[in-house]
Amino acid sequence: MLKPLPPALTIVPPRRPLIGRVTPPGSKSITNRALLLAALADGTNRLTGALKSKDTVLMAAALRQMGVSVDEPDATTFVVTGTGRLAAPSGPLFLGNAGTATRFLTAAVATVEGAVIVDGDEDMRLRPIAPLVSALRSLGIEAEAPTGCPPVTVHGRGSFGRGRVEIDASLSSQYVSALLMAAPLGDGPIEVALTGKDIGARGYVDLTVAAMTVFGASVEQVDAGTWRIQPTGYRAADFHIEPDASAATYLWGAEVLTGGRIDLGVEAEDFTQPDAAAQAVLAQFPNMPAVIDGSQMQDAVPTLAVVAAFNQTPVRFVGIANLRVKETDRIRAVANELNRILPGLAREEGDDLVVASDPNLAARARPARIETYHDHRIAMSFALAGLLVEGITILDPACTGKTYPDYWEMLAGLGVDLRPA
Ligand SMILES: O=C(O)C1=C[C@@H](OP(=O)(O)O)[C@@H](O)[C@H](O)C1
Ligand SMILES: C=C(OP(=O)(O)O)C(=O)O
Repeated sequence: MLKPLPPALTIVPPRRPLIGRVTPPGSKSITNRALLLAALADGTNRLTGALKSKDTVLMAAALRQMGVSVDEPDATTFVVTGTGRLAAPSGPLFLGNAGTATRFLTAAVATVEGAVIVDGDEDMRLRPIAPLVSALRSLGIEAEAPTGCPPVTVHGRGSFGRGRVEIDASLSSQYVSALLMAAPLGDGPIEVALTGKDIGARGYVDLTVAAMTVFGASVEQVDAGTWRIQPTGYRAADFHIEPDASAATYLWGAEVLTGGRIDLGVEAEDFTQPDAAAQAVLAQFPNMPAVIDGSQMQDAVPTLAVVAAFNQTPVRFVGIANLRVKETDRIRAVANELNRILPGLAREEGDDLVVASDPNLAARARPARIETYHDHRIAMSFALAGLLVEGITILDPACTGKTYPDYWEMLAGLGVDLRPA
């Protein structure tokens, strides 16, 4: 009923608890790992429970460009058939602003014979990839990204090499996941070792290792920062993908803000994705902690910050520096838009975000047109403010299509009145 989505949507506060059953879409992180690993396996793989959204559709399209067959028998299934090798594409791979697809493929295309250009949209072209390019070069793979961001040209030579590769992943754990997933296509064992500061969201590397294992890889964790991978290639597998934990945070947020009960069909502790940890923090609302370390649940920080605006006491978010290199600078975006709702509600302190919090916010806030900066998470998290505050309008609501195309239908299904604005 809401499709096509209007340029802006106003949320009418429901003034009652939201109660219902909602199955979040499949995990973006796991879907894009599974698509790649299936494409690198020799045979047919059935991926069920998958996410179909902009980020995964772009990954699937790029794999098709490299000779992989990707069928879509229904709304949540991909059937992927490959030969164990990616073929050289006839043109650049365009990956929009999908960090997973861009980073994972930058490493994987080194196994192609020939030059491959990995590119994205204007926002992706601002997201750093130089550390991953340097790591590829240290394996003897010619690659360049003149601006330090996409486009990247990788001169694939049919194998991922061998030996030790070091990576500074303080800006993105996706660099580590990218190297790990390409490593079984080496011509000898490969050791991936972290340098620099520890990485945020280690849980994403665990997700990578778990998915690789499903597709037959041998990954040994040598120590906290080193993994050894054998040159086994991948074997085809069927894989069921769990719901998206970052998507679940909006439902948990809606629940605590309205005092409702939304059954996701899965408990927070049953997720393997790092953002599921946000549920325990949200459950403390309206007494959320004074300091929240967002480093291990980064994509949940916009959700937590919007909910924190209604908390009894202020909340400081720490460990979130790399939110500045996500779809947009999320520290700035969240601060700007909270201040649009009530001046002084949030401020940046270095790379911390401090949310002043106001338990009477619903009464004091002003109508606000929320800028979303092409960032699905800014749109989805600020929609939560609209559940309590009169006059919240979300600009470019279609940007949720990156990971949650049915977000607005889901809210409408819970009885929330959404009006084109
Ligand atoms: O590996 C993954 O699936 C992801 C890792 C995180 O990014 P960084 O590793 O860039 O922090 C997260 O923000 C992103 O949405 C998904
Ligand atoms: C940071 C995100 O995505 P990605 O890095 O995969 O583009 C996200 O989904 O919040």
